[in-house]
Amino acid sequence: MQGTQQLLKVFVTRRIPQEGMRVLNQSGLCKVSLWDSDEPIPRTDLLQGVSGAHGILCLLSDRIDAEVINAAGPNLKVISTLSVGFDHLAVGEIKKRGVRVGYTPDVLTDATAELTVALLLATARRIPEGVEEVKNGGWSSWKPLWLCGYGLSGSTVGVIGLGRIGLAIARRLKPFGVKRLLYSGRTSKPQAAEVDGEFASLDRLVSESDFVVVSCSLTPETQGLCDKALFSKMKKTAVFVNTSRGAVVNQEDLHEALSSGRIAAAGLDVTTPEPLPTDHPLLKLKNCVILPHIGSATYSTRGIMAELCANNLLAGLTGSAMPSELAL
Ligand SMILES: O=CC(=O)O
Repeated sequence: MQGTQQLLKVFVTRRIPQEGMRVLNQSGLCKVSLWDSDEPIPRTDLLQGVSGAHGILCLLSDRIDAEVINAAGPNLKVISTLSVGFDHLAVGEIKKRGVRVGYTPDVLTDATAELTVALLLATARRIPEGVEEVKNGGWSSWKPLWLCGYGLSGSTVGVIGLGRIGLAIARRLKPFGVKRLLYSGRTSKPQAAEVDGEFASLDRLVSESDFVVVSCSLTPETQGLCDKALFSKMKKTAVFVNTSRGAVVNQEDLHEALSSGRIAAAGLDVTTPEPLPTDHPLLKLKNCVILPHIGSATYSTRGIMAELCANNLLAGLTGSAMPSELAL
């Protein structure tokens, strides 16, 4: 049994599922300090909390930059994020200091793909609008021309970024009768064969697709990728869906495209900023369905993510192989 002195200091920036806390507490390796709240830690508390930490377990809403790494100091060995996305981490700075990074790919792929399909269908078939009409008395009768939307059968779907999640989305959409599946990205992918995916330029993808689904990671190349120029090439009947990161989309341009009827509708699980202010213009549009970044939010997925995240952290503390280490 190690004495308290030798225990390594771990800082956890938010309440996480108990599966993760159990792994940390039962390891006998670390002394865990927790920001014991469901709400984000204020920056000053974060900087204070990480001081002297050997490991930091963080979320996608925590910006981990040079300031945080400096505040942690020379003990810091590992940062483990409870997310597959890592655009909130200053990887250059982290690498320079020889700190290792763990993340949670694969385990959230199915949940996120499922949510994307739900959002696509909700947006295309105007489900939130329909629910609202039932509640507010707008449902006067069965009407042939009322609340019509767009169906997947016979359609062309374009997936921007056919990575793990993009492929899982494509796999789920195909059985709805999708006729053509286009995808864009840096390179063509052999695994696209499984969904009869056709590699296409971004321009071709957006001009030929009935549904445009964004599933790429946020990088300097993809920041603001979906802008006025891109929306102007889409079909007027196109349904746009984004479950990756809000900053891939220029929201002003999206608002313009939606309010002018340039495209039919959009479903977003991610926005800039998050949360989106409740008076944001996008929230006034009936043809825009916005969710609060819940792609991976199933009980079991979040539990498995927390466990993986904790195991990544422990491996980083002990200098052993991580279950999921980010190559820096
Ligand atoms: O957006 C969710 C994640 O990156 O895990």
